[in-house]
Amino acid sequence: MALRVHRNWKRLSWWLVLLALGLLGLLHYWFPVARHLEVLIPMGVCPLSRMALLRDNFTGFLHPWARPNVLPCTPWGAPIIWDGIFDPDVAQKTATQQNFTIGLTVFAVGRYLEKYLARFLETAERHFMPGQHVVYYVFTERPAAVPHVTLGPGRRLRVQRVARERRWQDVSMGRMRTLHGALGGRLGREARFVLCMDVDQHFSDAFGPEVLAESGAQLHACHYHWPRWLLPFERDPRSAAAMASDEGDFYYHAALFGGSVAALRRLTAHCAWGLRRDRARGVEARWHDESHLNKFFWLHKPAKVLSPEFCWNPRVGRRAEIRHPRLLWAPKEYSLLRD
Ligand SMILES: CC(=O)N[C@H]1[C@@H](OP(=O)(O)OP(=O)(O)OC[C@H]2O[C@@H](n3ccc(=O)[nH]c3=O)[C@H](O)[C@@H]2O)O[C@H](CO)[C@H](O)[C@@H]1O
Ligand SMILES: [Mn+2]
Repeated sequence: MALRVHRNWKRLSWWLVLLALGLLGLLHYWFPVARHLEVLIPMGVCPLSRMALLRDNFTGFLHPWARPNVLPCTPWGAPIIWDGIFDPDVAQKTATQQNFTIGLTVFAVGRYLEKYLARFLETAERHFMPGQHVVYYVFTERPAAVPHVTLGPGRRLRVQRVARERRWQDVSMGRMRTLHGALGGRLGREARFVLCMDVDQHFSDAFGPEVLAESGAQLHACHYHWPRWLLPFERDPRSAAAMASDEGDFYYHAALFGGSVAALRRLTAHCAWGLRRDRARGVEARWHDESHLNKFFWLHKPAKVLSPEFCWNPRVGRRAEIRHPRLLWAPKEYSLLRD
């Protein structure tokens, strides 16, 4: 009798193990499938009258018809730049005629320096604004450890020391205040446009003046098909970054934003103020500086929006609408990088 109970119990536990493994397998299978189905959620439509007039400050008239399946404009009439709707040669020519310097800022604090900075700069030398005047601004607590990268003609690299914050969130958030200071100093004097980027990514294809605008925001690769109410904006009304459920246009990625010096001074001032007020109230927005950036772009609409091709997450997998990704996220290795 005891033996039979024991045998039945053994058989049952085997079934339970198999069932659990099966469920896990299904979950594993369905998660990517759900990611693929996401593309079926429409991004919205651009009215025909607006499509015909879609212009860009560097490339002139755009060709939204070349990409019939993507959203080429925002509700306020700004272009969303997708591969194929602009002519990179025209952008290049216009920028060359205007003869200005483009700033590219990047922070490499703590282990992020050894892990990412060399590849970021080396690939930028290959793909970022070729033929233009470029000044890189690297912010780090260890200027001596910045790798030596051979720069092309008309390209310079400046290193500025920053204090090392203890928490990675504070490093990330502290960027707004530091950038505000730099834009008010030498960076602001020598550059006409500035792009501000995360370091945990690398360039993979031509990244030219078509991205430049008075103010420019990047569609987040993981959220550009999601309905507004699902977007991960800050919802806690105590935070300066709070957005109501009926607010928000798109979810923008803080790994890349840019604009003129004046516009970026306003953006960084707004975000630094919000971050300071939150700290005084003892709250921290869900996605840190990115939440405040999203609030800013909700209040002050960007003049240009970049498609996810300009800052793509390869882990999302292949997508027909992502033709030539230009900047690729590095795999997240937080356990190695963050304390
Ligand atoms: C999908 C996702 O998870 N997004 C959030 C996450 O982005 P990320 O996971 O991309 O953040 P991150 O670790 O890349 O940090 C942002 C950037 O700050 C710099 N850095 C940061 C820490 C450090 O110790 N040293 C250093 O140099 C570096 O340039 C880095 O690229 O976190 C960010 C920082 O809060 C934002 O909130 C993002 O919304
Ligand atoms: Mn990052």
